[in-house]
Amino acid sequence: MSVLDEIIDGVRADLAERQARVSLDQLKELAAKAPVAKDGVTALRGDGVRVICEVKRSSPSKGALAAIADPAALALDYAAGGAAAISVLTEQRRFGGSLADLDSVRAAVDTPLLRKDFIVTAYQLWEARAHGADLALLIVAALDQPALVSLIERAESIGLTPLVEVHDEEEIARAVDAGAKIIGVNARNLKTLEVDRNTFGNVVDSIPAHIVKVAESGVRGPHDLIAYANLGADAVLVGESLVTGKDPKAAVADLVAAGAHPALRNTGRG
Ligand SMILES: O=P(O)(O)OC[C@@H](O)[C@@H](O)c1c[nH]c2ccccc12
Repeated sequence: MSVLDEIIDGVRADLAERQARVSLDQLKELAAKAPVAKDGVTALRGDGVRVICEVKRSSPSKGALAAIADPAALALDYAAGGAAAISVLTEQRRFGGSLADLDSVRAAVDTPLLRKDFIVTAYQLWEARAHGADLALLIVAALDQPALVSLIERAESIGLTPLVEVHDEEEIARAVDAGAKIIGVNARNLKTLEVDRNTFGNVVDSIPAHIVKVAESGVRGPHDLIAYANLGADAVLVGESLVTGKDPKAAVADLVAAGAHPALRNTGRG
């Protein structure tokens, strides 16, 4: 069984508990009261490279990364540094996140929010919207094609922008067929947890020009962002280097400044 399969087993068990406590109708009522969702494509595509900053306590590969006693304070630093969006990990067992983190961050900032989890049912999309998310991650490797297609449609129908995560060209083809408008290429293989920073460059040419391209994982600083920018990334998704650094606000500002540099190849095409 791969790490991804193990994570999803845990996610399904936790999901069953929440479903027993909170009905879909209750979620729909909460979603109706949530702030109107912001469009994820607009947030992530523009001049230069946008920076998505992640609230991440732990990871299956590294274990505990940062305590993050106050996710709202971290999110305020991210926003002040110029984050285009904030990713909040809500998976509990391996990443130490929760929907309560999403609530805290939503209450603190107006920045577009991504619910980062292992989404396998529409119930989780309603949760995302009920807790104020604007975007939701859908991982191609975790879903069969009919499920991917229906979750993309459902996300959009309730106002969420799906960020569709891939790791190779076959998954890109599935994401494109399913109608993804934003594709995230994860440098980390979720089945082995290995990071290969060449992944984005190896596969980016098979992503059609009209699709927003996000380079995910392993960004250590401006140098990595510039490399991804020159390969055509519209945005980067950064977690570990921000939560383990001393000054997240300054680190985000440095990334944002590097992403805004006019010499970059990506000048907001498409
Ligand atoms: O901490 P990093 O290497 O900067 O990576 C952030 C983000 O890309 C990573 O957390 C991630 C990408 N895709 C995921 C899917 C599930 C959980 C986590 C992730």
